[in-house]
Amino acid sequence: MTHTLVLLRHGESEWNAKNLFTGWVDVDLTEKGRAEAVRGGELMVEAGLLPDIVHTSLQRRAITTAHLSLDVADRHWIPVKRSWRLNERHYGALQGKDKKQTLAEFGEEQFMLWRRSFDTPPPPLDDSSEFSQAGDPRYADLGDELPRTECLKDVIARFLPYWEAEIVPDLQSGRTVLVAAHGNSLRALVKHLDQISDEDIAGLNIPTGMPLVYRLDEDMRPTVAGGEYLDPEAAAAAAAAVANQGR
Ligand SMILES: O=C(O)[C@H](O)COP(=O)(O)O
Repeated sequence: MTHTLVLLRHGESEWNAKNLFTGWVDVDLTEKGRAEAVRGGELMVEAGLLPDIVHTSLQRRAITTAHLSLDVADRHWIPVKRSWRLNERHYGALQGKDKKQTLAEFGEEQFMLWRRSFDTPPPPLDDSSEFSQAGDPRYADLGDELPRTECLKDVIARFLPYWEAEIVPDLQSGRTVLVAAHGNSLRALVKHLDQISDEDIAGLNIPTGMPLVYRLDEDMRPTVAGGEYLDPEAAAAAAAAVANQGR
């Protein structure tokens, strides 16, 4: 028996459109992003993929994407679980900064280290910043665990406990699971699923609004490495655009 997992990065956000580092800043979708979410739902219906449960981050761009895609699939009524552990990577002091300006100011090597390295986080964000989540009631339970910056290694460390405790049991119960999350939190999960090296993960980018389907075996290993995008041509073009953000 295989288990069906659908990964869906949120549709284009307002700060994706402005080319700003977003992280934990809770921005909304653009009209294009809303349309991407609807299209994602249509693709799931066309593929006969009807999620039985959905997991989202605590950020509205993922929550809204989940709702819009499920509404199209007439699955808006399924159970939902939400966790900060699915949030986008915290981008530290880069939150709110323009990607192009950051590249120009710090150069290619530093830009890529902060954006795509495995274990080099950006500088921490001060709690006094307008882009800080300190004091945000949805993270009250985190206390001192509230991140002020994260690298991908940090995201993996906080995502995998949720994957094992919440998502895997849903898959093992035979449910089709939708995970509506973010570019880097999904990169963290894909790295784990496909056993991608710390070096090779730098080259993986996940496009907005495009369902990525994994059929997993009893050991939760992909039967097809890298999963399968429901619209592979569009996904490849969009992933290349993500890679070139800032240029
Ligand atoms: O948080 C952000 O800025 C984006 O959603 C992801 O950005 P990245 O693709 O530059 O990591």
